[in-house]
Amino acid sequence: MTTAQKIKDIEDEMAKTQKNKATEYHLGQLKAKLAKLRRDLIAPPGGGGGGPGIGFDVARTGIASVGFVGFPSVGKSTLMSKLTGTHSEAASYEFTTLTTVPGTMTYNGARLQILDLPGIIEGAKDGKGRGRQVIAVARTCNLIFIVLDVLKPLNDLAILTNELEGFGIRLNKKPPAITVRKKESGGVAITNTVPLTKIDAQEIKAVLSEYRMSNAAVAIHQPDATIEDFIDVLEGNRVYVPAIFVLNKIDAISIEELDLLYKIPNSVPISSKLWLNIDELLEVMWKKLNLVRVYTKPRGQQPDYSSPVVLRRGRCTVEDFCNAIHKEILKQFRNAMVWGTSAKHSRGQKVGLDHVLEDEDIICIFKK
Ligand SMILES: Nc1nc2c(ncn2[C@@H]2O[C@H](COP(=O)(O)OP(=O)(O)OP(=O)(O)O)[C@@H](O)[C@H]2O)c(=O)[nH]1
Ligand SMILES: [K+]
Ligand SMILES: [Mg+2]
Repeated sequence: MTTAQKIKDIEDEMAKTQKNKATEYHLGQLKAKLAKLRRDLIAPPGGGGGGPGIGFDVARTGIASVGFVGFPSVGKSTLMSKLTGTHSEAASYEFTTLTTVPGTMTYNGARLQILDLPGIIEGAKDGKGRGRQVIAVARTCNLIFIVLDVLKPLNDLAILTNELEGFGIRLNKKPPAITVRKKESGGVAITNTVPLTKIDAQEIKAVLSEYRMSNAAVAIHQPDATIEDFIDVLEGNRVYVPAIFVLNKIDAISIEELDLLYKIPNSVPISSKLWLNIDELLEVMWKKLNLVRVYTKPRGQQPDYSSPVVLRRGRCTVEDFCNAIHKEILKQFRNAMVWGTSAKHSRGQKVGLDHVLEDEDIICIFKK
């Protein structure tokens, strides 16, 4: 039996099993089995499957990358061509785009890589079409645009989210606040700092036994944690990627219909053909990318606001800043003066290499 068939069998059994106290343990086992099978699809033991290497080979450039995922003919290539000036064939027939087409754009001084991807369909994660390759690329992006046809956004969004989830991608989510520590003995101990509303001790034990962990300390700090969150922590290969739901082709609907669409969280309605509401899309993109611009101020001069050094959140210390300019700077570094959000005082703060910078800070480096 292939992995895909085994997955299907378990999904069928889960669909047949009603959730109640008596079936919780069994359902927990099934969910854990499913996660383990999916792991093989994401990164098969022999390699060559879903991990690095299966995606399309694209040279990565820029400080961050944005991947376009969607059903065929929703307008991904039209949007990407106009944003970047790089031609990616757009046409009215499905599967016009057959490989990753990279382009670049500069926004707020940051060079971004935009990856136009082939359309995917339901079943993509299990090997339909080029779906697995597409999703493997999406896994490596800093932001995903889920491009949707405005005429049927919600159903398509549910399908696409499910496809990406099956590949270990979590959209607009934080890693679960759950820890699991293996022990030598003592069985399973569960502690929680929040009420457990969606997860149950029986389920947790069932999952742990599937993972052959009969002795473990589990600590749950996340309100509304689910068994899926728990499995995510055990699997450990999940990626947490921000996403924007781009509702394209608003030129085809009425203003009243448009008002309703604004209620979908994380969504931005646009028309890539008529170039409507692209400004809002780019503003939301910028927020989601969560980048840090740092302006350089040469000693005794005004800061240079025209070309910021752009860093990624979590890698934006003064040391990261120096490395982004030139490796040699570190050797001569004495200290730095910083103005802006990260500085303690409005008149600026003298800092060392480990100081964490904030967006739009100004920095002046002093050399030895
Ligand atoms: N009305 C309308 N049509 C659009 C819009 N954007 C794209 N289209 C049309 O939709 C069709 C598909 O556009 P593409 O850009 O090729 O779509 P795609 O998502 O890249 O398609 P695949 O590569 O096949 O997956 C083309 O005929 C476009 O002209 C839009 O904003 N409004
Ligand atoms: K198309
Ligand atoms: Mg295309």
